[in-house]
Amino acid sequence: MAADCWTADRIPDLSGRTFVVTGASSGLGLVTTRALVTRGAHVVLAVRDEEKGRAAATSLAGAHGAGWEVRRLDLADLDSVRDFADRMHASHDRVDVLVNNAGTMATPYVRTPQGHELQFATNHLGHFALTGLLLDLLLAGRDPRVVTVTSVNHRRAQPPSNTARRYSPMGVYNSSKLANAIFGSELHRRLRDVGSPLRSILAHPGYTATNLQFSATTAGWRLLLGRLGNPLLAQPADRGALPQLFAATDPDARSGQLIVPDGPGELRGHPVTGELSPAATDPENGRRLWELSEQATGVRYAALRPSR
Ligand SMILES: NC(=O)c1ccc[n+]([C@@H]2O[C@H](COP(=O)([O-])OP(=O)(O)OC[C@H]3O[C@@H](n4cnc5c(N)ncnc54)[C@H](O)[C@@H]3O)[C@@H](O)[C@H]2O)c1
Repeated sequence: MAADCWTADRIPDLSGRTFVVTGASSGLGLVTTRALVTRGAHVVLAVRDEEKGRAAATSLAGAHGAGWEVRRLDLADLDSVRDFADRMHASHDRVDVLVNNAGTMATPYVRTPQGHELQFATNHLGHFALTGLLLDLLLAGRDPRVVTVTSVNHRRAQPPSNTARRYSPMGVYNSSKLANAIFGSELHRRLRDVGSPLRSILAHPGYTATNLQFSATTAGWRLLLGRLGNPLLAQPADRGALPQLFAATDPDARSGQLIVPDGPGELRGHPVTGELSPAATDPENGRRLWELSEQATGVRYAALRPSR
């Protein structure tokens, strides 16, 4: 890939193609949506809060393109994920690219309606269920891809688990990002094993100033860090979105890769291939997480036979 100069101007024409972007009403998801719409894509903004989603969509009004639609999706509630997938099946006969972007970080301990821990449920289980429920639409897509947004934090994480242990808000966030990385790698292996053209690609944005650092309950040193660190150290969202845009649109993005920014400290750089941790690519971790996720969500990827 021409890593030295890839910017959003290099996104090919996306006319006639349908993208689903989760968490599209703010931060990296909104910038990603704007760039895709500008290149002619039809984007489904999959958002937890439809009012915020519609407000975000009005900010796209100046972008040229085929358009967008706003649909409710609460990844922390598996009923909402099923409802979203049912409505997508009723209105679309294919999805070309799914961008699993939404995320939440360092929240207090909260259980979802189905009894799962909130960060693991939102960042991983909801996306696992969504991808599985949209799989047939993706398999009917043109140059189909699943892009899952992880973080370099996955490298310092404990393997994800759905069982209770001492709750560390940041530790559980890191584990959920490792779950994203394990999921993307395992999905790649399972797709490869059945000879599917669907690509599973991972992306890490680099430290980017968004709402992620400020949940409703962020307080103390973490709030201070966000207030000081974001303006001083973080990159703007239009740079942070480049790895996921590259993964979602560039012909050179390969299944199983992690795309990261190449600048110092992985900031302000152009997209290049990054390194996944051994835990992320370990097939045994992949098998275990897959089983756990199937049990927790009730979603089975019928089109993919187990890789082992
Ligand atoms: N900003 C960074 O420095 C950074 C670094 C590494 C990885 N990431 C990842 O980038 C992704 C995007 O985050 P961002 O930085 O744009 O933050 P953000 O807070 O601006 O955006 C996250 C989006 O996810 C949505 N979301 C949260 N919970 C949801 C739920 N239950 N259902 C549906 N949507 C939900 C939010 O509404 C929001 O639109 C996340 O996966 C995050 O982990 C961000």
